[in-house]
Amino acid sequence: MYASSVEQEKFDYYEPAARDFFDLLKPRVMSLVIFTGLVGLLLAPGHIHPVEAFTAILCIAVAAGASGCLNMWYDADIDAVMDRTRNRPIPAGRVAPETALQFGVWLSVASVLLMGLAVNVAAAVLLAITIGFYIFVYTMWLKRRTPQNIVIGGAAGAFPPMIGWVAVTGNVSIESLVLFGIIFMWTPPHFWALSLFACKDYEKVGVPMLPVVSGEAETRKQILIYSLLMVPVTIAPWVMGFAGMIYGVTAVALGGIFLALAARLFRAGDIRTAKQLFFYSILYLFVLFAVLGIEALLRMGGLL
Ligand code: HEM
Ligand SMILES: CC(C)=CCC/C(C)=C/CC/C(C)=C/COP(=O)(O)OP(=O)(O)O
Repeated sequence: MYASSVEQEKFDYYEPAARDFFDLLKPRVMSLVIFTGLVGLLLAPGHIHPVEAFTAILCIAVAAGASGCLNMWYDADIDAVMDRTRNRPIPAGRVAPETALQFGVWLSVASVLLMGLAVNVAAAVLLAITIGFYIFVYTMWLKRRTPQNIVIGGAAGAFPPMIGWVAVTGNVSIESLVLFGIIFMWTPPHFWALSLFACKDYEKVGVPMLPVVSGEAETRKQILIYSLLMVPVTIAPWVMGFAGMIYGVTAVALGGIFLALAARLFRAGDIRTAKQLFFYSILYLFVLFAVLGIEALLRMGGLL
C-alpha cells in the first residue's frame, strides 16, 4: 500500500490530532448535506418531538461524515497524487488508513442504529442505503470506471432531505422525491463545472471524469442540459403547493441566473465562468433550501 518503508514509518510515527479526525468527516461539503436534511425534516407534515428531530439530524451528520471518511480511506491512493487532495489526513500521513477505516465503520454503524432506535426504521434504512450508495456504488464501483459516475453515484447526495422527511412521516412521499430530484439534477452541473478546472488532477490519476473522457465541449453541453432539467424540478415544490410564493419567486430568479451562467459557459467555455458556476451552484442550493426552511418555520409559527 505504501510506496516505501519510509512512508510506512510516517504512519507509525505521527499521532493523529482531533483536527485530523474532524477533517476526515469532510466537514465543509457535508455541512450542506446536513442542511438539506434539516430542511427536509422541517418541510415534512406532522409532528416530531424536538429531541427526536435533533437525533435525526445528528444521525444524518454523523453518517455523512462517516461516509466521507470511508471515501477518503478507499481513495487514499489517488488522493495522494492529486494536488487538491494530497494534504488530506491519510495521504499526508497524519492518520493511519486502518484507523480511518475503523472510525468510518463505527460511526456509520452507530448512526444507523441510533436512527433506527430513536427515530424510525424507515429513516434508518434510507440512511444505510445512502452510506452504501456513496461508498459501494459511487466510490468503490463507478468513480474509477465511468464518466457517468456522479450522475448515478451522486444520487447518494440527494437522499438527505428525503431522510429528514421520512424521520417525521415514516414514509417516502412524492414531495420528498421532488426534494431528492432537485439535488439529483443539481449534482452534475455542480461537479462538472469544477471538473472543467480540476480536470488535470483527475487525468493524472486516471479517474474518468467527463472532460477527461468526452472533452470540454461535451461537458459544457451536459452541464447545460442538466441545468435546464434542474430548474423546473426546483419550481415543482411551489407548483405542487408544499412551498410558497417566496420560494417560487426565489427558485425562478436564482434558476434564471444558474441557466444564464450555464449558457455562457456553453458558449464561451472559459475557466472563469466554470469557476463562477461551481461557486454559484453551492450558494444556489444553500439559498434555495434556506428559503424552503424559513417558509416552513414561518408556517409553523402561523406567520404564513
Ligand atoms: C457525487 C457528487 C458530488 C461530487 C463528485 C462533488 C465534488 C465536489 C468537489 C470535488 C468539491 C471540491 C472541494 C472539496 O473537495 O472540498 C466540492 C465542493 C463542495 N461540494 Fe460537492 N460534490 C458532490 C455532491 C455534493 C452534494 C450532494 C453537496 C451538498 C448537498 C455538495 C456540496 C459541496 C460544497 C458545500 C462544496 C464546497 C466545499 C468547500 O468549501 O470546500 N456536493 N464538491
Ligand atoms: C447522509 C449521508 C451518508 C450523506 C452522504 C452525502 C454524499 C454522498 C455526498 C457526496 C458529496 C461528495 C463530497 C462527493 C465528492 O466526491 P468524491 O468523494 O469523489 O470527491 P473527492 O475527490 O473530493 O474525494
